[in-house]
Amino acid sequence: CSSSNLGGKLLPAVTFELLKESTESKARLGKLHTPHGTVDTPVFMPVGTQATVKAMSPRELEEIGARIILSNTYHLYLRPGHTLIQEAGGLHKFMAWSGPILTDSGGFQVFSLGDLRKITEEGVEFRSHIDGSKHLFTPEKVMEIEMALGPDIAMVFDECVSYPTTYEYAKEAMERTTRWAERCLKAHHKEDQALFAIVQGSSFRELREKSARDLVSLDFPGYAVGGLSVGEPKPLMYEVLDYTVPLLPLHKPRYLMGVGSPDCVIEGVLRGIDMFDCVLPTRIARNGTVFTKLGKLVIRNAKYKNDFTPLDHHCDCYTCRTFTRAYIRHLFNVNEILGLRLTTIHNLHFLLELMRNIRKAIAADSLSEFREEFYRYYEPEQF
Ligand SMILES: CNc1nc2cc(C(=O)NN)ccc2[nH]1
Ligand SMILES: [Zn+2]
Repeated sequence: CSSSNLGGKLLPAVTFELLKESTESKARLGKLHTPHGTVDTPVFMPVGTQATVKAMSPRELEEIGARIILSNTYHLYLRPGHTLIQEAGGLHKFMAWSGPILTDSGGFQVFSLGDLRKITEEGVEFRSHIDGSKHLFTPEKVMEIEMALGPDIAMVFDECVSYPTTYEYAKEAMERTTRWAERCLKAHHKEDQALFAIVQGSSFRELREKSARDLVSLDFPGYAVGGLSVGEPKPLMYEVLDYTVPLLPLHKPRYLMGVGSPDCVIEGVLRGIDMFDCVLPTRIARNGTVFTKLGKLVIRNAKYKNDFTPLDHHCDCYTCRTFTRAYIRHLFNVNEILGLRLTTIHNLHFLLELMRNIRKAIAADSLSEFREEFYRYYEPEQF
């Protein structure tokens, strides 16, 4: 069941248990308790935009150790509609995922629509990227949608500004986002669902600090850092985290939205982040690009034509235990569906295994050694 009812006082739906703080960084080990199970943190959340993690069945996701997955409010509102999913008994039943689910609020999507949207104090008027039909997302409307979808964690409706932006616009957008967060809090009334806030403010320190302080004073059960990984150089993203994360409550989960490349995950954990999501591992897998211990590998490359070794010689996932580079390259060459399924399994396993190893390193107070070892082999990209 959800939040248990002790003598009328409802316990929160989602609680965070801080288990251990690293002695050498802001990294920490925790447990995120939700109505659909407990998640060890730091955690990577596979993205299932349209109520499916593309190319993966729920059983396969469980087999590789995925615990909590993401879905998108914007996409599910447009198709098949939040009322249909509510009729199905909610997102867990509809997609047959019994573990925890987090839905983002569409803040990122509707702002990525560019000229197809108009922002006012009330909310965002946008045209569907599918059929051009007009829609209005307000904080109240988005809360109605997320309560109907029924994830364990719902994100507030915010504005994710693009990079770079002016100080004036970032200030205007951040202050509106805080007003929208208050409206979300007022409109949200689903006891077995936690509402997380999202810190914005682009790359301006005083705006980020104001956003964090105002949202912390509203006492949300969890806090995301949004508006990053939107084209800014990685060092700038790390700098924003350096001064933003310390303002967030120690005993609540911190979620860095849209980040999931191996190096960014390690740097985020070192700066006190507990939760990550990113479409990158699954998206590049469908394009035939896989993560390996030595960096990225593009399987379509002719040099793998006669290579009868596994994708990643250090990986023990189903794909690497069972198939060769030559075979997977062949599948991509002839556009066989199994190809992108196998690379997706590998990339998700790679990220989930990285998180397992990060958690082990935090427990052993050896995360900085782990980081050194990782970078000795792995060649990170600039963006
Ligand atoms: C891939 N980069 C990336 N940045 C994101 C930012 C947000 C955000 O601020 N939502 N409110 C969400 C998803 C993101 N994905
Ligand atoms: Zn593998």
